Amino acid sequence: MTRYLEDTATERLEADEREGLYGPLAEAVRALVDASIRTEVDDHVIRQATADLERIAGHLRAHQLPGSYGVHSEAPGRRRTWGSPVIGVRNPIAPPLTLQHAPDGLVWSEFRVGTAYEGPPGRLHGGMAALILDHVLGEAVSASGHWGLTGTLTLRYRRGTPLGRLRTEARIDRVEGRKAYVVGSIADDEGITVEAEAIFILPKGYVHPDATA
Ligand SMILES: CCCCCCCCCC(=O)SCCNC(=O)CCNC(=O)[C@H](O)C(C)(C)COP(=O)(O)OP(=O)(O)OC[C@H]1O[C@@H](n2cnc3c(N)ncnc32)[C@H](O)[C@@H]1OP(=O)(O)O
Repeated sequence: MTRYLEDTATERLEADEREGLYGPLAEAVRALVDASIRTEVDDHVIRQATADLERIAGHLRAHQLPGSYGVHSEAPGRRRTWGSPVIGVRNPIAPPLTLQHAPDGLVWSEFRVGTAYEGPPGRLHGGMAALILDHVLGEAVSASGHWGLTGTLTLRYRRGTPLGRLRTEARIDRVEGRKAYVVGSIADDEGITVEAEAIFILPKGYVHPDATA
């Protein structure tokens, strides 16, 4: 269950410092994932690396959160989602994306995807494209001052998306009651590879997270 946690001022200050601590850790694990996929070293080196990694995981597990990272509310409209699989500073699974917000409501990001996200050879896994677009479209809803869960996400894979440098963007189309309609895409240097449209729905009786921040 997602947790929405209010930070104290001290925690907010610490958050900026700790981003500089956890970001490099996640980046090191990302590099490890790529190394793990592509290594061709001798068996004994792999066995030694496995033992080393189990030891390192043990160090990190010595003191842990009781559950998932959750969502920390810093201020209305500003949340720290460091566990996110798309933008999470602390999540090595995240590519990660750094989202940009244009004044007209467009949410966009230029990012890289590597071997960990391969579907067809040399190309982005379709499920990963869906993950990225689900999140970026959701951010566009949030940026418009609305909120909701993904009700329906529809993708059109126009052509294969290469691994490497990509761009994604999303914008809200319209809001009808509790339903926000949003569109977006992923593109490579040649243009759009995946188009997306989605309906985000504010669940019945649900209070916007910023209302409790
Ligand atoms: C922090 C900032 C940004 C973060 C971005 C992160 C993005 C991550 C997005 C996600 O991963 S969300 C997780 C995946 N989604 C879910 O788990 C949602 C699960 N489904 C539900 O919770 C409910 O089914 C849902 C909230 C979508 C709808 O439940 P309700 O009981 O509120 O809907 P209701 O039955 O009252 O219907 C309200 C309207 O929506 C319509 N509707 C309901 N479900 C729908 C659906 N699934 N798709 C499209 N329309 C739907 C329904 O027809 C109706 O239309 P009308 O008002 O026109 O009559």
